[in-house]
Amino acid sequence: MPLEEELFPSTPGKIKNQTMNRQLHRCFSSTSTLFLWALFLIALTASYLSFQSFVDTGSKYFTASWGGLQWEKQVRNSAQIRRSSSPGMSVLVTGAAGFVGSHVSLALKKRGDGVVGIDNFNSYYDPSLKKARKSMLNDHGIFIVEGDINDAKLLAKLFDVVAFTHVMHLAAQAGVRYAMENPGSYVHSNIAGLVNLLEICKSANPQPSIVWASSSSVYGLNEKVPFSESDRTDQPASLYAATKKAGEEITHTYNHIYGLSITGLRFFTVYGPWGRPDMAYFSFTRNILQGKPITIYRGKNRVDLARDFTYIDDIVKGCIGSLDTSGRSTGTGGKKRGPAPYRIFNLGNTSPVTVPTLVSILERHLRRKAKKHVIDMPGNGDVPFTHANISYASSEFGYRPTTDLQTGLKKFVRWYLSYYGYNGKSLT
Ligand SMILES: O=C(O)[C@H]1O[C@H](OP(=O)(O)OP(=O)(O)OC[C@H]2O[C@@H](n3ccc(=O)[nH]c3=O)[C@H](O)[C@@H]2O)[C@H](O)[C@@H](O)[C@@H]1O
Repeated sequence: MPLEEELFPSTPGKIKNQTMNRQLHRCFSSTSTLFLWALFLIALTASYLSFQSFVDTGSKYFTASWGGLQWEKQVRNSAQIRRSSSPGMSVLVTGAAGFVGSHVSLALKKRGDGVVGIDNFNSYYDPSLKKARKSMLNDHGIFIVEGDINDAKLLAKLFDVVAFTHVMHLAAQAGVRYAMENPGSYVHSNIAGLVNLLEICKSANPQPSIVWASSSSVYGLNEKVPFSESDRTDQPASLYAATKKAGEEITHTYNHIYGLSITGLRFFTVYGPWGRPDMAYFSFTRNILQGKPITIYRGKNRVDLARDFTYIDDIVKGCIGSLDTSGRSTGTGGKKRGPAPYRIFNLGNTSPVTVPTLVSILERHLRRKAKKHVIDMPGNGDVPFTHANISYASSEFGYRPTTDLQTGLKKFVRWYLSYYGYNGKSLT
């Protein structure tokens, strides 16, 4: 028999037992085989070690405890619709202990919709702020499950317990510049977590309608102003933006194949009470109060950077308007039965403000001068400006932002001082 035929038989199982015995004997007797065995042992040890590290990583994400009759009862109670005027919805809010998630959850609950939250309480920023948001939501009858959107068993269990009509997907790794420090966290939450959630939603019966947070950062290096939904979004400036853009493409495929109703919201630099400590307006406030310097980035040719800062209450109205008009998913048993809505909206303020102006507004509200350190914008994923065209959201659900930066920051500062006090020492 030719060697090639012996080693790579065209039909599996073609080698007779006798031939194999002869080969094995030859194998064990040669010195080169000893070397191969050594290699095999090393590979075995390496795979064991990497399996251990996988288990460690996995348990880091999925340590939360859930399940049991009492837990199911809490989930069901929280999801209960208490609205008499209209059918109402029961919404699974991911990232419910986050900035936007906590505000949207509260607004839904207040008008009688059922809300169940899920959040992994990671330490990207001070988890005690997330816990405080959670206890505020608990006081309003909203139950937040501690868990990760990558945990398929947990998500499947939640859909077993409640037939959610909608998912408000706000769990994500946020922050533009942090993507250079920890790229894996963006892949974990914004790509893998999103796909995991969509897999569960597509198989749920009935399928929920999904509204989720994309980002103004998808416009990247786009120079046409104001930014419209139809403008190009294929030039992201950061990995964060790239994962949000990928999310838009991924959700499109789930809409196309499985009939999931999908609405993506491009948020423009959202700010306000209970906000994110990693964002500029928040960290500037902390530093100004503590007498520490703040770094202000400046664009090319000494042009000030500008953002279409959008107040949280306006964003909440946009989220709820999107949920109310989302239309139904059409699939059952994981199969599409007809076309379902696929929409993308800008949710901005339509009125960009420069970063130095943001600082001077804060100085006025805080009655303190900032120690400004102005530097050229490092190549860290930032874009020079953002500016939303909101006519699509206006025509679809009457989105109209009503809070200017001056007013919104006043409300933020009032909250900040009541939460942290003047020196803000509890904030790390
Ligand atoms: O609109 C969005 O899509 C994004 O808005 C924000 O991102 P960003 O606009 O960069 O918000 P900040 O981090 O608060 O920065 C605001 C401005 O302040 C500038 N900045 C930031 C930090 C700093 O120390 N100094 C400084 O001048 C930035 O360059 C930027 O121009 C959020 O952090 C993102 O999660 C969100 O997706």
